[in-house]
Amino acid sequence: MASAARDIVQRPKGPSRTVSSSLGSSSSPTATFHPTLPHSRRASPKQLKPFATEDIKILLLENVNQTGRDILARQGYQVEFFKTSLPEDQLIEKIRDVHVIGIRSKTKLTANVLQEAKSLIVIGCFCIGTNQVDLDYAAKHGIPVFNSPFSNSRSVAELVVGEIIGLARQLYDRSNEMHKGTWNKVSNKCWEIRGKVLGIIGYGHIGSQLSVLAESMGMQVIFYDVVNLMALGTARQVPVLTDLLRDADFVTCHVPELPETENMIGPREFEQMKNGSYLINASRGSVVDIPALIDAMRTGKLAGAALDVFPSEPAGNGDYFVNNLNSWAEGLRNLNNIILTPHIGGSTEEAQSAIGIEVAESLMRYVNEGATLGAVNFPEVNLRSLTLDEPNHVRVIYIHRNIPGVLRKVNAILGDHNVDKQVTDSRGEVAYLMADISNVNQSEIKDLFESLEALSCKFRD
Ligand SMILES: NC(=O)C1=CN([C@@H]2O[C@H](COP(=O)(O)OP(=O)(O)OC[C@H]3O[C@@H](n4cnc5c(N)ncnc54)[C@H](O)[C@@H]3O)[C@@H](O)[C@H]2O)C=CC1
Ligand SMILES: O=C(O)CCC(=O)C(=O)O
Repeated sequence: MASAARDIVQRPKGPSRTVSSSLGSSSSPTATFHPTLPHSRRASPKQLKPFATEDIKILLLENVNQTGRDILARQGYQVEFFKTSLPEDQLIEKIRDVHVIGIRSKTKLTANVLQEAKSLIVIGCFCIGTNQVDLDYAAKHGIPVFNSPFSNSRSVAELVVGEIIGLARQLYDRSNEMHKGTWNKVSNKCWEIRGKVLGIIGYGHIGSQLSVLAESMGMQVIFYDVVNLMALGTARQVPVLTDLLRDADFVTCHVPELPETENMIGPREFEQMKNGSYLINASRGSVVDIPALIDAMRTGKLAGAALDVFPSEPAGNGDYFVNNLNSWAEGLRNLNNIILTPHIGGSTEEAQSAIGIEVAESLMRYVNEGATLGAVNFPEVNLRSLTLDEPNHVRVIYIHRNIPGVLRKVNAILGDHNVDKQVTDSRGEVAYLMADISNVNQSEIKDLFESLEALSCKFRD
C-alpha cells in the first residue's frame, strides 16, 4: 500500500516550486525526525518525499560542515559542495537549477541572485546571521530560510573573553615581538580584568552568554539593548547607549546587521567612550565605522580593539586583507594592540558540527515533510509525521498569498476528501497550509494537485 502511494507522488521532472508540488507520500522510514522519542514508543515515521530523492539538487557553499553534508547525502540528494563562496556571476549560474542552497555568512543571496533561482525551494544559512539573504524576497517567492540561531553563540562568547584578556595584557603585541626575536617585558598600561566594567551592546544569545562568563572572571557587566531584558547574575541594563559608553572599560558589540545598527559605533560614540577603553566587534562589519576607529586608536582614545568582522570579507582564504578589499586595511594592520581575526567567532569544531546537523535536518524536514518550524521568514507550521501504518495518505502543502478568501477556495477542494489534520498560519504576506488527507488514490491526488495549481493565489509559477 505504501509503495502505491509512493508511486503517486514521484514526479519525473523533479521538484517544481509551486505550492502543490509538495504533495507527497512516503518512500522510506527514518529515525531522525523525532530524535528525543525512544524508538520503541512510536510507529516508524513515513518520510514524505514529494520527489524522487535523487532529483533534489543541493548546492553547499562556504565549507559547510561534514555533519550537514553527510545528513543530506544520506538522504540520497545530489549534493555539490564548495569550500568557498562564489562570485555573483558563478553563483547565478549554479543557483539556476538547484532546489536547495546552503550557505554561511559570505554568500549574498540578493533579489538579483534569487530571481534566477527558478527551481529553488529552500535556503539554509549554516550560521546565525541571515542578513546576507533578502529574506523578504525569498518569502514572497515561497522560499523559507532556515538558520541555526544559537549553536555558535558560546564559541563567539569565548572568543570575546579571550580578546578581553588579550587586549588588557597587550598579549598579541608581546607575542608578535617575540616572534620577531624581541624581548619586551612591560607592565605599563597592562591590566587585570577583575573589577573592570564590560559594556555589552545587544544582550541576545551571545551577549547574555558573555555576560555570565565575564562575571565569573570578576568583571562588572552593564548592557544596552533595544528590548527590556532580564539581566543575568548581577549584570545591569542601562537605558541608553551613551550610559554604557561612558561607564565601560570594554565595549563589545553583539547586535544584528540592521539599518539601525549600521555605523552604530562612529566618531561620536568613540568620543563618548572612556579614555583608554577598548572596543570589540564580533557582530557584523557594518556596525563599526572603521576609519573612525582608526582615528580613535591613533589619538590614544582607545587603548585597543579586536575586530572579527569587516564590511568586505573575501570569499575564501588567502592574502586578501589588503586595501583592495577594504580601503583602510593597511591603516588597521599598522596599529598596536589591535586583534584582527578572519570572522572566526563561530569557527569551532563544536559549533560547526552542531550547526551542520541542525540546519541540514531543517532542510531535510522541509524537503521531505514540508515542516517550517524554525524558518526565519516564513509561517512556522508542522504536523506530526505520517507513519508507515498510514498508507494512502497524502500531505498537501499550499503556500499562498495571505489574502481573504483563499482558505475558502482551498477547503472547497480539500473538503471532498477525508482531511485528517490541517493547520495553517501566516506571516506578513505569506500563508502556509498543511493538511494530511487519508484514503486517497492516485487519480484523486492528481486532481487535488491540479485544482490547487489552478487557484490564482499561489506564489510561484
Ligand atoms: N563573529 C561571528 O562569527 C559571529 C557573529 N554573529 C553575529 O552576532 C549577532 C548577534 O548574535 P546573537 O546574540 O545570536 O543575536 P540575538 O538575536 O540573540 O541578539 C541580538 C540582540 O541585539 C539586540 N538589538 C537589536 N538591535 C539593537 C540595537 N539597535 N541596539 C541595541 N540592541 C539591539 C536584540 O534585541 C537582541 O537582544 C548576529 O546577528 C550575527 O550577526 C553571530 C555568530 C557568529
Ligand atoms: O562562520 C560563519 O559561518 C559565520 C558565523 C556568523 O557570523 C554567524 O553565525 O552569523
